[in-house]
Amino acid sequence: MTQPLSNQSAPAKAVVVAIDGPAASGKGTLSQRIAGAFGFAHLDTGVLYRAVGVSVLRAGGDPADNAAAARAAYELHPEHPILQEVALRTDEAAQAASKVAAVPEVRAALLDFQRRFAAHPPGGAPGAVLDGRDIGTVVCPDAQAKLFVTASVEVRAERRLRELQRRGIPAISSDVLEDMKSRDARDSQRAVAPLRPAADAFVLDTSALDADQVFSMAVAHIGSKTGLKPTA
Ligand SMILES: Nc1ncnc2c1ncn2[C@@H]1O[C@H](COP(=O)(O)OP(=O)(O)O)[C@@H](O)[C@H]1O
Ligand SMILES: Nc1ccn([C@@H]2O[C@H](COP(=O)(O)OP(=O)(O)O)[C@@H](O)[C@H]2O)c(=O)n1
Repeated sequence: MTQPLSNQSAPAKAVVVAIDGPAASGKGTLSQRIAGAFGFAHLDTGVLYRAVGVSVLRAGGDPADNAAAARAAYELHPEHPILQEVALRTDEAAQAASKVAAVPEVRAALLDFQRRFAAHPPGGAPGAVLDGRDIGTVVCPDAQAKLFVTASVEVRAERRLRELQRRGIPAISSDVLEDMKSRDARDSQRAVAPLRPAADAFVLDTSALDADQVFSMAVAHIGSKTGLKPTA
C-alpha cells in the first residue's frame, strides 16, 4: 500500500465570485458588500482600465491609439499611485477607459494581474470578488458563482449622476446619459471580451430593486452555487 508523502492537505482553492454588468448597474456596491459578508478580497477591475485611459490622456496621447494604450497598460502595476486617484471617477476617465479597453494588448496586459488576484486573494482571504465586464466570460470562466447585474440606461445614468454629485464632481445629466449610452455601445460591440452575460451567469435586473434587495438575491445565488453563508 502506498503511503501518503505528507498528511498536510493542499491549501484550499480560493472561491471566486464574478460580477459583471454595464456602467453604474451597481456592480461595485454589490461586490463590496459580498466581499465584506463572506470575508473575501475585492478587485474593481474597471479601475485598471480607467488608470490606463487617464495615463494616456496625461501623456498627451489618444486612448484609441493602440500603441499608446498598450504602453500605459504595461507600465501599470498594483502599487501605482494613480489607482487611488479620485480623477479616475470622472466621465472623461470612463470614456478613455472604454477606448483603451477595446485594445487587445491592453486586455492581455491586465489579464495576469486579475487572474493572480483571483487565484491568490490578498491577505490570505479564502475567496475573491472581481467586478467588471468580462470576469465571468474571460478572466475567470471557472468562477464558482457568476452574476450579471444590469438596469435600464436611464436608471443607471440617474444613479451615476447622484453619485458624482455626492463626490463633488461636476456633472450634467444629459452628458452622463450620453456617456452611459456610448460606453454601453463600445463595450458591447468590441471584438475582444465584449460585455455580455456568461452562459452560466445569474442575470439580475436591478432597475426596481434597492441595494439591500440585490444583496439578498446575490447571497442566495452564491449560497446555492458554493454552499457558503455570509460570515459577517
Ligand atoms: N440597487 C441599487 N439601487 C439604487 N442605487 C444603487 C443600487 N446599486 C448601486 N446604487 C448606486 O448607484 C451608483 C452606481 O453604483 P456602482 O456600484 O458604483 O455601480 P458600478 O460599479 O456598476 O458602476 C452608486 O452611487 C450606488 O450607490
Ligand atoms: N473588466 C473590465 C472592466 C472595465 N472595462 C472597461 O472600463 C470602463 C470603465 O469601467 P468601470 O467598471 O470603472 O465603469 P463603471 O461601471 O463604474 O461606470 C468600462 O466602460 C469598460 O470599457 C472593461 O472593458 N473590462
